[in-house]
Amino acid sequence: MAETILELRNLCKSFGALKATDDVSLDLRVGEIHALIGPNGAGKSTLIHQIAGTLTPDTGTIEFLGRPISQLGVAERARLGLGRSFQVSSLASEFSALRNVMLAVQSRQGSSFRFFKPVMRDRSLVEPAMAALARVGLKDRADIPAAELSHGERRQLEIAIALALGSRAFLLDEPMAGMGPEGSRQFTGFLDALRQEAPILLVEHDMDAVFALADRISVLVYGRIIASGTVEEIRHNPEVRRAYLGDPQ
Ligand SMILES: Nc1ncnc2c1ncn2[C@@H]1O[C@H](COP(=O)(O)OP(=O)(O)OP(=O)(O)O)[C@@H](O)[C@H]1O
Repeated sequence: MAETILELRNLCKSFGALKATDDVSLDLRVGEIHALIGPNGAGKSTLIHQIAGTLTPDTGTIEFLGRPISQLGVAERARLGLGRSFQVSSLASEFSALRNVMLAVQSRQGSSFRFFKPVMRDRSLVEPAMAALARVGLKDRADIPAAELSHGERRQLEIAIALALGSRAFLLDEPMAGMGPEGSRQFTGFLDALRQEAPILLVEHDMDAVFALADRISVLVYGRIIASGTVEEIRHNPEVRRAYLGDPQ
């Protein structure tokens, strides 16, 4: 079985009387896309926030790369390699795609004293930044300002930045939101390849994308995982069909 990179065990989180996360256990393995689906208000975002560190679970444990991370802050988790979701865009829109990634490489190298060297000719920044752009398929778009990239390309650029910062796994909360059908189709192809770079825990309402991409799916309803399995297992699970996929019976 593939190596587990992220593991949640018996996670619980309540808001007053509401159990938004109710004894959730799941894992993410190297090379896979694990999709988290469920109706509105099921607790998907609440779960992602607890993994990213913006919410603290009441009980339960989260391990990343074999290390307990529940007590760590957002920045520390990111430093360990937990890639952020798209809640806040970190792009400098007037800078080129390349320059955006170079800023990330520079911050990772921790070197800000470069007064004597024109930044855009600094090979120690340009080469790793170009490599990260190539990993997300944006090598040919390196000179385009971030503001002129398509919605999907900006997300690819954010992922290139995360890879340049050392991300080992991605938490993606509705990455297709706001994309048209063509954009979603292209981005689906992109995510399909991205799983080889780093595994993805994917929250997504676009069921075509989820069924096309997921190695495993977990279904959350009222904070609980009611089923977990392959696409075929989830498609044919009667409880899932009743609770989420709109089976009339
Ligand atoms: N900070 C909060 N305080 C109180 N209740 C909250 C808070 N955040 C979320 N909730 C509640 O927790 C439940 C789960 O919300 P959450 O946003 O995690 O669901 P979701 O599955 O991501 O929904 P959607 O698919 O609509 O994004 C909802 O009933 C929501 O109203």
